[in-house]
Amino acid sequence: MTTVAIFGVGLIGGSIALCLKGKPGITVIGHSNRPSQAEKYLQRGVVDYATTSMQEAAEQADFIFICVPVGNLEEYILKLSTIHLKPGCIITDAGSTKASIMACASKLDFGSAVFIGGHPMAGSERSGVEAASSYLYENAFYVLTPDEKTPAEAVERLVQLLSHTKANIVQVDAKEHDEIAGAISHLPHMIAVSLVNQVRGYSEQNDLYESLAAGGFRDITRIASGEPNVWRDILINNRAVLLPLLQDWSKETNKFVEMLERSDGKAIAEAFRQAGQFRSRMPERRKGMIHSAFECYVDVPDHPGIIGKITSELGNSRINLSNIQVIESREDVPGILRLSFRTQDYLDQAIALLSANGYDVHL
Ligand SMILES: NC(=O)c1ccc[n+]([C@@H]2O[C@H](COP(=O)([O-])OP(=O)(O)OC[C@H]3O[C@@H](n4cnc5c(N)ncnc54)[C@H](O)[C@@H]3O)[C@@H](O)[C@H]2O)c1
Ligand SMILES: O=C(O)C(=O)C[C@]1(C(=O)O)C=C[C@@H](O)C=C1
Repeated sequence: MTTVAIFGVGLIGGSIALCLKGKPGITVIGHSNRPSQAEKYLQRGVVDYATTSMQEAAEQADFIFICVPVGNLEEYILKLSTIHLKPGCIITDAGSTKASIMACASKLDFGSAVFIGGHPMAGSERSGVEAASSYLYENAFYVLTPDEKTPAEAVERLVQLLSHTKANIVQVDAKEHDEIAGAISHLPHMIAVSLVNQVRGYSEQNDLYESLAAGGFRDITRIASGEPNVWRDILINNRAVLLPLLQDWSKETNKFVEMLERSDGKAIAEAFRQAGQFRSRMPERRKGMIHSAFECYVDVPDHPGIIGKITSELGNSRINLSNIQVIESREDVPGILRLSFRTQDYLDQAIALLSANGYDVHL
């Protein structure tokens, strides 16, 4: 029997719990300091057992996942180093930064237990156990940051357990991870928040800003709704990486200032061309990169009941939708539906079915 203890069963910890719970030979214990939270984990069926005692959860565990905000990770591994853990227990975390937790762990003595840093490169702007999903990590990258002292056998055991997430496990140096995550995750979150706050300022004078904001604004700002304390901790922790990145960002936006001052249409078009080319090289439909789900777009004629018709057609063929969104819906203008699915297989089946039924489907 393998016992997995999860500290902090929120979006990330809850999704790990859902990937593991019910798998043969695996028992999942959820821990929260707050009794009401522990009770909620059980009620939602995310864990097999829940406890408010860190010691009780840790002592029985073969694997420990610490999934609390980055600012609390160190206090957790410090406490774990004082608990008598099972021989060979593997401790890992899910924090969005890796260098500081690896440095902290390397100074601690866990007996025969081993710490291996981890970071699933998938998430959402939502938070809490309510947002957890067993599909979150499917096809995403999942970074592990063992160092030269980490036994290969321990890494292998963690990789095996994580195979239940259906993520692609990769090993990356912790410092390199933080530099890359800074550019592809932390900087975009700061940009999204600044942009929303800039427009929020204008909208105080004129309600139309909110009303007219459409797909472009929505697509670039979704992540501005991330959990404030989680993001506070990530940005502060990775500030040494982020400060130079913000300077580079300022240089990038200044290029636009200069191109606009010169009315340099050729340079603007070239900037879009280069960006589009790089972006199209990124693997499509892989979680954690361009698409956050398996999605397609369907042009829908402006007929009453058309959405119900499409969902019924999918339902009748047992193709499960995970989300549906009307992107354009104006009188006399055909609309666009964004359909999301949990797996590539459902997406492929939906495209085949809807195309055969005469709909225009795009990826
Ligand atoms: N949100 C994402 O997209 C994402 C993606 C990958 C990794 N991560 C990392 O995963 C970790 C968890 O993030 P999340 O998105 O699941 O957040 P969340 O808010 O959904 O869950 C956080 C969990 O930690 C607990 N918690 C909150 N504050 C705490 C505190 N002060 N002490 C102890 N427990 C506390 C909460 O009760 C909850 O169970 C963070 O380290 C984050 O950097 C987040
Ligand atoms: O998809 C999202 O909403 C995310 O914010 C996920 C995301 C990111 O891509 O920036 C956020 C934080 C992580 O540590 C890893 C992934």
